[in-house]
Amino acid sequence: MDSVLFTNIRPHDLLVVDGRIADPSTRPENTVIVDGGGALALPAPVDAHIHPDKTTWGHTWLSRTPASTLRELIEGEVKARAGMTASVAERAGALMDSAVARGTRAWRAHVDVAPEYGLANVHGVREAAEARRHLLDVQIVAFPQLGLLTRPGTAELMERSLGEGADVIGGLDPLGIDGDLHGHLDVLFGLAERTGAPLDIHLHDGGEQGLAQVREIARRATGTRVTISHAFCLAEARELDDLLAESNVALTTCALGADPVLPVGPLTAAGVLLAAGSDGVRDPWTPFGDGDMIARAHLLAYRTDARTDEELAACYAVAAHGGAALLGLERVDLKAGDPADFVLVPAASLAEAVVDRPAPLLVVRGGAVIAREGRLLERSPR
Ligand SMILES: Nc1ccnc(=O)[nH]1
Repeated sequence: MDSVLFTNIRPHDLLVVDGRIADPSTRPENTVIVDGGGALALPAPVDAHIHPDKTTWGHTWLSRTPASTLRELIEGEVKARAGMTASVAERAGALMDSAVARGTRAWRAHVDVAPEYGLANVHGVREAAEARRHLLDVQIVAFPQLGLLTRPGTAELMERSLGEGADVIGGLDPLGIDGDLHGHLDVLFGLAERTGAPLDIHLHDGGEQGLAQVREIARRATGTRVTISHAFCLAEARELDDLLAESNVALTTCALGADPVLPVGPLTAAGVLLAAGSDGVRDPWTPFGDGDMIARAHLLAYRTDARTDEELAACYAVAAHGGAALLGLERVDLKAGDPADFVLVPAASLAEAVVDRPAPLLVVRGGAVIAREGRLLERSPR
């Protein structure tokens, strides 16, 4: 039996037996003791929306050109990618290492699929993830960034990607990009029904046009688990909250710059499943981001004007519990039986951690210490 006691930590010591938190009164012989230096244990967070095939993380700085519309961003990216010299696996892998050292336990990665790229981006991200299976769980969404109906061949590639490293079928603004709500959703839900894969649809479209699409997605999402990512149209409009809570639809938000952010309090109170993510990190779309989900919980709190300890904690819960639920991972509450996936941070309380966004002193995955003071440890033979 593999047994480790993390002691001198708050809110209480954690005994880990064979990768799970165990009842501390049953400590096996030969338990290894790790001193946590008085730090606070938190469930490891989940990045439920990141674009690792686009990142330049760990490689040459990219200077961005002005872009004011989604189309300009998409077109600028196609050009910028052509100049990237490091491979997808190298760039995505560098970002994975950094995110893991900052405590992230799992990713849902949106990865571009298009006739121009074939499945190279999916293969690259999967290769990086395979090399880090002991560090991070990675789900890949086959994402039609350049359009679905408007880029013939994309749907076929997305279906093929499911056998080659992808797990989820993506979508993108059925009206705003493809100009055909029912045509776009027919393809996505058709793929989901045939393959059993869940859906995750980017929806930037705002206002009534956005809300009409949310209604139609919720109406169709009976047998299929669907995530709507960004859902800017729901930032201010609360009239669909009950519908969403009763549906098979979850939401992700990224709390980016000037983009609308989904309100944590009202959505959580209504019972809507909400998770958070980094979105693009240091890529042709944005110079910002770092894959740190403790810092993302801070941005979510800042953008939603959190003040009370409860409001600050709720933002961390979106990153940790919302993300775990969205990815279908076990929830970590630091109680006996839970997976031993946690971080130890130098903070007096969860609220203080969300405000201070400290680098974890230790990152623990399945009971093994995998990072210390913001740095990955060399892989230890087990
Ligand atoms: N926020 C976004 C990042 C990347 N691609 C998108 O379509 N949207």
